[in-house]
Amino acid sequence: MGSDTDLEVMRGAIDILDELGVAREVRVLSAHRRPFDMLGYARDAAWRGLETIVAGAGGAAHLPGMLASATRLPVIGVPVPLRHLDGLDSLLSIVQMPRGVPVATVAVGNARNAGLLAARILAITDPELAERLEALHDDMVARSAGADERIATAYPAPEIDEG
Ligand SMILES: Nc1c(C(=O)O)ncn1[C@@H]1O[C@H](COP(=O)(O)O)[C@@H](O)[C@H]1O
Repeated sequence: MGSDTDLEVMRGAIDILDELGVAREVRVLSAHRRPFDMLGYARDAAWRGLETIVAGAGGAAHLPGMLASATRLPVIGVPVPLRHLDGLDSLLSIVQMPRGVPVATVAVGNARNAGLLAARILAITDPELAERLEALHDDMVARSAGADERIATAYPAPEIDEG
């Protein structure tokens, strides 16, 4: 993440990766504040054994794109919403990458989806992780179906006379 002030949002990615048992590291790196450290991190990432990078930043959010410029690993960008502009600035900074330097961008503030997407990428070659992801998905489907039943019961539809 670009700053420790992003942690509250980025915790969404950390938590889901921990829940799924995915090994991860959590770092503060900034293209603006520590460009050389950031580039070194990106350059060494694949060699160190990392397989996917989730990068969250707010405002002029250049971190995900700059990481993607210096590594072949997939980079998933999380637009962190700040007090001004509600994250639209972060979103546009991350999503509008030039051809040749892809960054997969999730919704504003949705670090959980970034963690899930990273896990899906890793699950391509990890059948046990794939199973845990499927269980999580089944759980979400069951909760949605339960919500449907509760709401439909609370607001019963009128009988439809089909005659
Ligand atoms: N967007 C970037 C980058 C970068 O893109 O390199 N570095 C820090 N930041 C962002 O600045 C915001 C404010 O940071 P501070 O709260 O530390 O001032 C954070 O959301 C951070 O991600």
